[in-house]
Amino acid sequence: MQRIGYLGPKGTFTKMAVDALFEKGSFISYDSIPACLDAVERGDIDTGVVPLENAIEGSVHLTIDYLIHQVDQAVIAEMTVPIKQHLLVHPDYNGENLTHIYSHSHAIAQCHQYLYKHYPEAELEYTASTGRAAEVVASEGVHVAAIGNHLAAEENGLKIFTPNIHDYDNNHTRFAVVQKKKQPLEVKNHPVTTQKTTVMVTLPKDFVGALHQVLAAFAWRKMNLSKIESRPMKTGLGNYFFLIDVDQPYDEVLFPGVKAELEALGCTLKLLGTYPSYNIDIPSPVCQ
Ligand SMILES: O=C(O)C(=O)Cc1ccccc1
Repeated sequence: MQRIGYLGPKGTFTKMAVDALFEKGSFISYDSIPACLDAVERGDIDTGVVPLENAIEGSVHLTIDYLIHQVDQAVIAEMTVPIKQHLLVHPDYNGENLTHIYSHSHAIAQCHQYLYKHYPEAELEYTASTGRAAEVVASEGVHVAAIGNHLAAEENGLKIFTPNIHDYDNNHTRFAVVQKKKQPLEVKNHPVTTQKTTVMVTLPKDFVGALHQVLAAFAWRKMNLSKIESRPMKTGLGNYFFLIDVDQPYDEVLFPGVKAELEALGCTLKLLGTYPSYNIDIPSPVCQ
């Protein structure tokens, strides 16, 4: 049975995504994104699942930076799922003043306007996951709340006090499925939405039109890009690398062609994965 690790504890969005994607496996919860990726690196687990990007808040930098700088793993699948954030309270809560609201930084950011309007006095407390925030509320009592999903409420015996508090409706998150040693995935029967390839490009130095030339290598081959993001190399101010998602599977002609062209300019190109992308609808039991 494959060992599949995920950002836990129970009731996280990552766990919801794992339940929706995998047919079977032995599922192991980790308290943080680095802990999950380190477990993949050590071989304690075969597969890791971590959040990658949110439609409202953007990339999960901790995941991207850890994959680039700390571990050597390939993205072997990704899934996009809808995200509904709810305000979760202790079962004994009866309208008491809320002094602290706990959640993952992305969940808090997805509800900023709501929190500003309704709970301007509450201290916002960041936790490693929404599931962890729900655990804190279960143990701390009626003066605190968490932002999380219906599963976190169920798993921790909390009440949904206000459903759907995210500021924008079309809220989705992409999750990355990563492995160190490639093994087949046993996924449910979801249609593959698209095949993608992610590459990391570093530039030799800042020269006129450098990024234009990088993009041109993909453009004239008619390779569609669905995302480009720059992140610090962590070697000095102004040193950045680019992460580029290409909307097609790796092949032995176009990608080596791009690599050779970019290397001639002094760039380096590293393949981070070529993988199926699943769009999974998880119906919410909580009314809009
Ligand atoms: O904290 C969680 O539940 C996660 O899985 C990370 C996350 C946080 C907010 C939106 C989507 C995923």
